[in-house]
Amino acid sequence: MDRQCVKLTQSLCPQWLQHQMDRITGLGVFGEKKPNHVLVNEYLPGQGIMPHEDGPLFYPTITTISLGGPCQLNLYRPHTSMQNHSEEQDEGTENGEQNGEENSNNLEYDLEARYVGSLLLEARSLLVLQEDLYVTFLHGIEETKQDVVTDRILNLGSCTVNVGDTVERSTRISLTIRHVPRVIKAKLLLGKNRR
Ligand SMILES: O=C(O)CCC(=O)C(=O)O
Ligand SMILES: [Fe+2]
Repeated sequence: MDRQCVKLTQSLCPQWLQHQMDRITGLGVFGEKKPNHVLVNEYLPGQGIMPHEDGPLFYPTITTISLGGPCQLNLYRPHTSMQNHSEEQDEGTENGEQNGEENSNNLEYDLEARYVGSLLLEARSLLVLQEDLYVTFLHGIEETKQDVVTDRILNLGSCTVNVGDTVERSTRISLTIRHVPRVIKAKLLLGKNRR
C-alpha cells in the first residue's frame, strides 16, 4: 500500500500551519516568494516513496517539516551523471565497456551504485531542499520497517541517534511546503496517487 497524501492550497490552510509557513518565510529560504502550497504525506511503517526529482514547478526551494516517527531520506545521483561516473571508473579496465552495460541492466545495483548518502528526518525537523539537492540529486524513502544508522547519514551531527542504532519506523507525517506560481483556484485533493 502506498502512502496517503493530501494537497492543501492557501485558503484551506489552518492557522497553525500558516504560522509555520510564515516562520519558514522568515528564514528567507524562499527569497521574494512566499510558500502557498502544502502536501501532507502519511507514511505507515513499511511505506516509502520511490527516488524522484520534484521537477521545475516548485524551483528553487522545497521545505519539509517532519512529524511522528523518523525516517531516512536517501539521496541518489541521477542516471546520466552515474553513467559518466562509471565511464570514468571504467577507464583503464580491460572489460570496462562490458561492465557498464551489465550495470545499467540491473536496477537494484544501479540504485545502490548511485546512492550518495541519507538525511535522517527526525520529528519537528525542517528540511530545506535547494541547489544541488533540488536540481541534481534524486530523493526517496525506502519501504522498510526499520532504518539502520550508518556513517552515510550526512546530518548525523544534528541528530539524536548514533551509528549502529536501529530506528524502528512508526507513523510519519511530512508537510512539504512549496511555492507554486499562479495558484488560481484553491482545491483539496484526497487520494493515493498525486502524480
Ligand atoms: O515525505 C517526505 O519527506 C518527502 C516527500 C517527497 O519527496 C515528495 O512529496 O515529493
Ligand atoms: Fe520529493
